[in-house]
Amino acid sequence: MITVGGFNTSMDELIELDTLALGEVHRAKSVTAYPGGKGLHVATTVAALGEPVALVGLIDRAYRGTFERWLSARGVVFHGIEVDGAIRNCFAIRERSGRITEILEPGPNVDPELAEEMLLQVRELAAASKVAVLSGSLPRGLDVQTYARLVASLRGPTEDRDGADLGPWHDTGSGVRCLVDASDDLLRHTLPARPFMVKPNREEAEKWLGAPIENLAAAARAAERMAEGGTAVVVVSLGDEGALAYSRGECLHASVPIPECRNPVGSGDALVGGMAVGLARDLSFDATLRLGVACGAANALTAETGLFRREDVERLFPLVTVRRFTLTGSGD
Ligand SMILES: O=P(O)(O)OC[C@@]1(O)O[C@H](CO)[C@@H](O)[C@@H]1O
Repeated sequence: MITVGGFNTSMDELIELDTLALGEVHRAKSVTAYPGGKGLHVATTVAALGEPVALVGLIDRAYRGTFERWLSARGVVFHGIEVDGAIRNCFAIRERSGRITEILEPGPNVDPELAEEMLLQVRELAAASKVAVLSGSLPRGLDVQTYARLVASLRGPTEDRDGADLGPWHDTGSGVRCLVDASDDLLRHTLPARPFMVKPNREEAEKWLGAPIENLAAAARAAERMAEGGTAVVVVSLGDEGALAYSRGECLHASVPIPECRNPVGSGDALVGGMAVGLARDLSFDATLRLGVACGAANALTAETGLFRREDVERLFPLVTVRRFTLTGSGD
């Protein structure tokens, strides 16, 4: 099983407009709402690929039924921790040109008992899982060390041997491998806990680095630096340029062309979900990245946020180009 901590669930709204102009009044052409949040997308990706998955996240009274039906129809076991008040909305505004602007609410206030209940639930489920994913921002009330503490408590002895040989890509040790998708301070505070994998996107990696990432060589160097603290795998997602993955001295770049990018929101989550499945199935580094990139690309093919067709993943998987990338910048 794969456990996903996707605490800051959201009701995502996709708003279609002709053109967005700052300071103007806009009338939407259409508005579509979907259960969302990074962790929720990771969980639906994992389920779509046929692996058992449990999602732990906030829910409110108004949306509990909607989320439970949506997730159970997609094969996700949802452990919704009920918060007083409302979960957040996240807005993606799509213009006729295809440009997307996102506005993300911070999420509700969670009191310490509820936060503890959520973390306990993740620990219990993760204890029976090979892989745990912690994904997205935290609702208010969960402090910035939350992921670091969870990672430290879930990590097994193999990866605890400081600086020792961490073994090959598929060496699981006895602990749960944690994949983290976080940004800004949350990413910064989680890295010292040495999660198995982190997946920043280009902008998040740039912020962490404090410098622009203008090409693949720069992405590779950023990934290598991010791994220096002991994270086994760093994947930098690069939008339509695919993803760059670094693991223990080895660097791969994977990409796949798609005919039309309809909605890229959630593609990073699909990439993480695909890679979590690759890890749970003990696939090679190459095949795991290939699966992640195929899922991310399949997500961009559909208009809905965070949804893809499994047949698209199956069609794209063999079309993904994976090439070894040296840190001096040349591929082979
Ligand atoms: O605030 P976070 O958790 O970083 O991101 C939230 C979010 O942008 O992530 C998903 C797309 O990746 C959307 O469902 C959601 O709106």
